[in-house]
Amino acid sequence: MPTADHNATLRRYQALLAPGTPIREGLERIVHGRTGALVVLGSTKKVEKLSTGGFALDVQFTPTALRELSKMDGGIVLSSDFERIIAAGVHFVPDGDIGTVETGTRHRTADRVAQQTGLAVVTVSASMSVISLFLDGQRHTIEWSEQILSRANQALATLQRYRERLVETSRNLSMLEVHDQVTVRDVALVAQRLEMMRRLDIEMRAYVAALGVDGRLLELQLHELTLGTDNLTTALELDYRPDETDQLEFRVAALSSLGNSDLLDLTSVARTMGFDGSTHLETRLSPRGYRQMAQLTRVPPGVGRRIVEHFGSLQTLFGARTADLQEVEGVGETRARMVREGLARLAEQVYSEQLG
Ligand SMILES: Nc1ncnc2c1ncn2[C@@H]1O[C@H](COP(=O)(O)OP(=O)(O)OP(=O)(O)O)[C@@H](O)[C@H]1O
Repeated sequence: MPTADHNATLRRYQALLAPGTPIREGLERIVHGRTGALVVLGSTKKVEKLSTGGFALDVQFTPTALRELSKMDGGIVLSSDFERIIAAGVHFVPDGDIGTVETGTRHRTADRVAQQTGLAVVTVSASMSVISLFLDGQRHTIEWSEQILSRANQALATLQRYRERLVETSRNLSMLEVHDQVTVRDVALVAQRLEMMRRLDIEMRAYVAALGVDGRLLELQLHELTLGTDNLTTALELDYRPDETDQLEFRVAALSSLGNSDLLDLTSVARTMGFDGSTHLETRLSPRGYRQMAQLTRVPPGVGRRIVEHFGSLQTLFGARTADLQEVEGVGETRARMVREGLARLAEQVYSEQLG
């Protein structure tokens, strides 16, 4: 199974080979010219040791140069910053004992050179018109944008549904907060939805990286769909962190350690995010009011926090009179009235949505 390190390195190379980059442009020209290539991404002592013949060049990398030099028999070596072509027409002689499942000589060589040097090696197959990346004994096909986009669009549709569900659960939480009927289950449900979105967001970011210039629209859509989730996460943690728990011990981010099936189990979600073993899903909770206060966009965040800290709970805050609010530093008569009216509006909204 690929390690997290392998995945991170793979992402970096996918970005390097993404549409719009000079290397990708050169590789696409080779594909369209129906020739092949073997390109070692880096020039180290280990590469030198495996290299025989060919031409030492050390010239500026350009897509055209890559295309022209790949017409020669043998492989190409790029500098470690990928800015220069160090050699071309090189015949590589890697250790034949290194295992590989590849069949053709170009691809067997690429796999072995990658394993022996620890570098990435790219091939273009002349017979199959496929670009492959060899890394740590694994072969990854570099897909065309259309293929990636079709999967990315499916993931985007799922993310859209996740967002709708998150909005729904968060609205439901607001309604329960107004009625003072929140349970651990309701908070865990919002946290679960946030984590599901985060996981899909990571997958989508990999598509965006692999798509390069073709992924710009996707990136904008992704940004739009994940907007506000960080603030919601912070507010949820501030609102429901048990009094005796340290801030770092109550975190939605802790859910990243859960496997997919455990994430579907709300009891696991509640425990993992930091509710202690004695609470169960039906345990009643009272929010402090950070999330509701953050919805009053005209109240500066610092003042909002002070107000919430002063009253200690959303229910007390809902009951506060204008005069009570004015006891908080930074809250004059006008702002106090604004807060009261704002909170009343939020509560009314909940009631009208219930009817609707
Ligand atoms: N050891 C090597 N070092 C550098 N280049 C090599 C090496 N072995 C093969 N090649 C390159 O691969 C070409 C032949 O590839 P071959 O058809 O045998 O492999 P393949 O893996 O089936 O690739 P393709 O799918 O492109 O046909 C050679 O002409 C040469 O340019």
